[in-house]
Amino acid sequence: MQRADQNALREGISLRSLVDEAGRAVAAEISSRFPNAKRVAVLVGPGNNGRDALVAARYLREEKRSADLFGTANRHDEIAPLQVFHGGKYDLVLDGLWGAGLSRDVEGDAEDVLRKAEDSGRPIVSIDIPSGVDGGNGQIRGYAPKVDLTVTFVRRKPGHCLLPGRDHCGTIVVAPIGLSETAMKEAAEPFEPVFANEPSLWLHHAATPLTAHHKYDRGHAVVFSGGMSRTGAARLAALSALRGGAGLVTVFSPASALLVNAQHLTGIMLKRCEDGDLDVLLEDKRLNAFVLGPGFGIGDRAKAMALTVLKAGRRLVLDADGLTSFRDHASRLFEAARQCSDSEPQLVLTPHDGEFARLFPDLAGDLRLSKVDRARHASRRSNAIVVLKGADTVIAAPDGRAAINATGTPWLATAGTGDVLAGLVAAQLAQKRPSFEAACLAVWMHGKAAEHFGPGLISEDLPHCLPAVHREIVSLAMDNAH
Ligand SMILES: NC(=O)C1=CN([C@@H]2O[C@H](COP(=O)(O)OP(=O)(O)OC[C@H]3O[C@@H](n4cnc5c(N)ncnc54)[C@H](OP(=O)(O)O)[C@@H]3O)[C@@H](O)[C@H]2O)[C@@H](O)CC1
Ligand SMILES: Nc1ncnc2c1ncn2[C@@H]1O[C@H](COP(=O)(O)OP(=O)(O)O)[C@@H](O)[C@H]1O
Ligand SMILES: [K+]
Repeated sequence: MQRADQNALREGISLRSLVDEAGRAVAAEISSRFPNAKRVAVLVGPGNNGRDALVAARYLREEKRSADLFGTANRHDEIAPLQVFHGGKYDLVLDGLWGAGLSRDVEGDAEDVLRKAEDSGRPIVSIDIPSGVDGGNGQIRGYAPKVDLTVTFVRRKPGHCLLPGRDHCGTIVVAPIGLSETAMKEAAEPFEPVFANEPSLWLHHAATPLTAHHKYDRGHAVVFSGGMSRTGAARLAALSALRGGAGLVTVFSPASALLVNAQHLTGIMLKRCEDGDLDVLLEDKRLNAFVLGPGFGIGDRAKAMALTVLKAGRRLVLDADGLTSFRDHASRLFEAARQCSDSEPQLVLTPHDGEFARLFPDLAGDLRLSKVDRARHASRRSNAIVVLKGADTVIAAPDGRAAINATGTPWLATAGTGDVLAGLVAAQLAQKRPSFEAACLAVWMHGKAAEHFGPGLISEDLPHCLPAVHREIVSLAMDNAH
């Protein structure tokens, strides 16, 4: 915060005017979203979050609403002690206790008053972030209420995007308040910005096919199939790669599984790939993005094939069994990724927490690290894009960029949806999008596909929802162009 102030001052903006803008923006949101909230209780903290609250109270009063102040510190005669707050008397509670400066657990009178506010059933609006949520990592420090609306400034912080914090914020509104992205970026994360995974991150890399394009312009993705009784996962990934936009998709299958794969594939091609065949198959340079792992089986064969693909300079999504196969040989994988990556990482790892712990046990076990920290450290170490999955999937690049995803529904917690994601990432890599943006786009699309389907989703449904997601992207791109 201090750094934000200094940057703001350097840009010729005073702290006073920032606080004024912040408070005004909060009051404006309350006016437009809660027009009938005539009696407002304002919780005022000891720092700038509390200052924002005092300004908001002033603006609310100008609109003929009452604003009673309750606070932790005696900064103002009019502020009553927190203990006398009674939620039932008010139409709305404005939470301005702590924001970016939260430095220890919320307890005592502050915890009591936040609980009372929540129990009153009245809407709660938080300034910057619900008091008690750590803006840096989304963890709850002691106690934090679940609020209806959070008005934050300039852009979302990690605590708004990561769980459990995200679940406490309600609707999030970002108010500009006249502070530049640069000043804010330097203030919050001086070297390594964290983004919400929103279209502005990748829309300029999400071009749809041009009139003159043929299928090879859209890339040729390959998915490795497992043995005879384990072929479904590869076909899910392959269908998703084709629906995701790759021009061609081929399943590489062991001889024993050719028949079963052939019975289920139509638009997707099939090739035999036994251990000795891969080098020859890789002579076709148009095969440019591979998926290895879904249903593949754990062991030396997975390792050898993954390393061969990387050595041939192809882009590889390593998922599921592919990740687990490197449990005791992670450094070999990371070194291969280093050698084949030039400016762009060629390898994308898509672990869930369990798979992550197999490749990065020290990072998984370090409780001081946020999910963003874990993904970032892992990405640097592995020279790969890391997609650390979950309801708040984090995508990280070796250069320090990180994005937190918010699309999707809990219905994604069903078998096979990770296989679909792996295929979707490969589709974006096959279309030659930059690796970080490709992964961010795929994760966003995956979540959107789930949202389009709604309740009752199983993994097979996801690829069929992708055309609707493509339409959404086309429409976003058109809006952006105007
Ligand atoms: N970024 C920007 O550009 C802009 C930011 N703005 C606003 O500024 C806010 C950040 O302000 P801030 O830095 O003053 O911190 P804030 O959250 O008010 O709290 C610090 C105070 O709380 C205390 N304290 C901490 N934890 C505690 C606990 N658990 N229990 C009890 N006390 C605790 C802490 O005490 P200390 O640790 O120093 O002993 C200190 O006194 C930000 O969220 C946004 O609303 C806008 O105005 C405009 C532009
Ligand atoms: N509760 C949830 N909310 C949103 N997305 C989820 C949730 N649970 C899982 N997902 C997503 O579903 C996918 C599950 O992948 P994974 O665990 O690899 O499953 P599988 O191995 O069965 O394919 C990931 O993309 C993950 O981010
Ligand atoms: K707050």
